Amino acid sequence: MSEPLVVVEGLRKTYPKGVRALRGISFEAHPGELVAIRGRSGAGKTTLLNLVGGLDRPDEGRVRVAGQPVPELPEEGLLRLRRDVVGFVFQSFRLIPVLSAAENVGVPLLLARVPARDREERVKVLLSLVGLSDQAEQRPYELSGGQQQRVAIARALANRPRLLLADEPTGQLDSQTARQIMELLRVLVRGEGVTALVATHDAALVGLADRVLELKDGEFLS
Ligand SMILES: Nc1ncnc2c1ncn2[C@@H]1O[C@H](COP(=O)(O)OP(=O)(O)OP(=O)(O)O)[C@@H](O)[C@H]1O
Repeated sequence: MSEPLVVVEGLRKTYPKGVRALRGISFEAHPGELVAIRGRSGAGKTTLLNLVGGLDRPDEGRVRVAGQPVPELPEEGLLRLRRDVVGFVFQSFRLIPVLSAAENVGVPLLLARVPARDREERVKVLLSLVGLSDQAEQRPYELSGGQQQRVAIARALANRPRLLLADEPTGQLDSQTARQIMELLRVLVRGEGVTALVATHDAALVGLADRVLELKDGEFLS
């Protein structure tokens, strides 16, 4: 089997006021694998994704992403990890309202200083990948929730990340649209060979995952 892209060992995180959000989490995820992290509200899903993506630091434990020791990276290394290795998708889409769909998808490419011609080409491919070629010029408010999330997914994939972290990506969508978005993620993960960790509490959606990790009160149920 291939080398794991994500290795997590003994991860612990306690917030101020003593909330023990993670109590010793360990797992691995391989290239091309879609892993669902299922658990109720407050189970620790967001905390886990934040620690894997370098948005926050654990109290204890190891996280390696593409061979990099995430908690030990200096701020600059974390910036590079988030820019070059990880793509994020959030429940609330987090698109920039004044930019068109195409411009939103192009933001990470701008930040990575990709030349304009290459940027335009990559944006075109990405919008077509998520089925939004005809909506390139529309602003987020002119798009449905499902379309906005497609734009956000295209943006997350812009820099060809090796790891996609999606936190409740279907939480604001009706069940049919949610299923379409999960199916899209499924296809993209396989097609692009990325690893995806998808936090969800939607039982119907986890059927599309290669593996399901059940999180309860900061621990995995085995
Ligand atoms: N910044 C914070 N400060 C204090 N406590 C926090 C903070 N963030 C999360 N928590 C607490 O940590 C626990 C785990 O939260 P987390 O957001 O990781 O869970 P979750 O499974 O993602 O929940 P949800 O589905 O509601 O987003 C919860 O009890 C939450 O209240």
